[in-house]
Amino acid sequence: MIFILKNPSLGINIKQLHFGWNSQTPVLNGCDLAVPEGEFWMLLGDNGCGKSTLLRLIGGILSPDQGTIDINNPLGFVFQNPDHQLVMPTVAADIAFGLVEEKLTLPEVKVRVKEALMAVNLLDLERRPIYALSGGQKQRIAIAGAIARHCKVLLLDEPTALLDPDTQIELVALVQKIVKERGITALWVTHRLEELAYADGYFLLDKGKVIKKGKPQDLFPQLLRETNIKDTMEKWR
Ligand SMILES: Nc1ncnc2c1ncn2[C@@H]1O[C@H](COP(=O)(O)OP(=O)(O)OP(=O)(O)O)[C@@H](O)[C@H]1O
Repeated sequence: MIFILKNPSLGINIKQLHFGWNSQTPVLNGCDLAVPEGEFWMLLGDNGCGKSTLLRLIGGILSPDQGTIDINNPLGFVFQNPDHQLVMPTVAADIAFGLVEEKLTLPEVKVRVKEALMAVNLLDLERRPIYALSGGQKQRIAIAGAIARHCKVLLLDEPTALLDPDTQIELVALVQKIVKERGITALWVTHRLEELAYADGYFLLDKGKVIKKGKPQDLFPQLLRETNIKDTMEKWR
């Protein structure tokens, strides 16, 4: 696997990726996917088609059997359930914990923590215990951790799956604003089609490959109103 970006206009560039949990059942089967630098794209597909696996391969959590993954570094990862990600007792400590490998001075760490909390509009929660945060606030802190590390690529695996509809839309709008302001390349896995309105583009994953990609505005307006990904995908095929 090569982690050097050969095409600087792409923030993420994946070529001919193959991966299987075992040799009989490949999850990814020659998957190509490229996200232009500074753009916010979404990854769609049926349950179990391999979206999370693909994100984990891009994030270096898994290694592919074949193929290349070129990405801008550093990268940030936001999981579906923030309780699997936030490990320290307070907000500031959790964000600072992600900076331990950066060899920053204590004043520099404090500046990074404040800067990241301002980006997610939670500066007043700096000293709050993690257990006393709402689900939406926890997801913002997970995002703040990536911002504090000045990530160039942000991978988000169904970050709104556990949120109510209002908090869901607030989060996707916030991520759109953050990635545009900071030139971050972002890939967001979702089943919720209304979130597509905030994206620059989408990929549809099926049988181990991206079978369709495009701009959300190219989709028929009725598709954006639908919530059943299966029905929608039948129409796209
Ligand atoms: N740790 C694992 N060990 C073995 N098989 C796994 C593991 N994790 C996922 N799989 C299998 O890999 C396939 C792809 O799973 P993955 O979670 O990537 O799909 P997904 O598209 O993200 O699904 P969903 O939309 O339901 O979250 C599924 O068949 C799943 O059962």
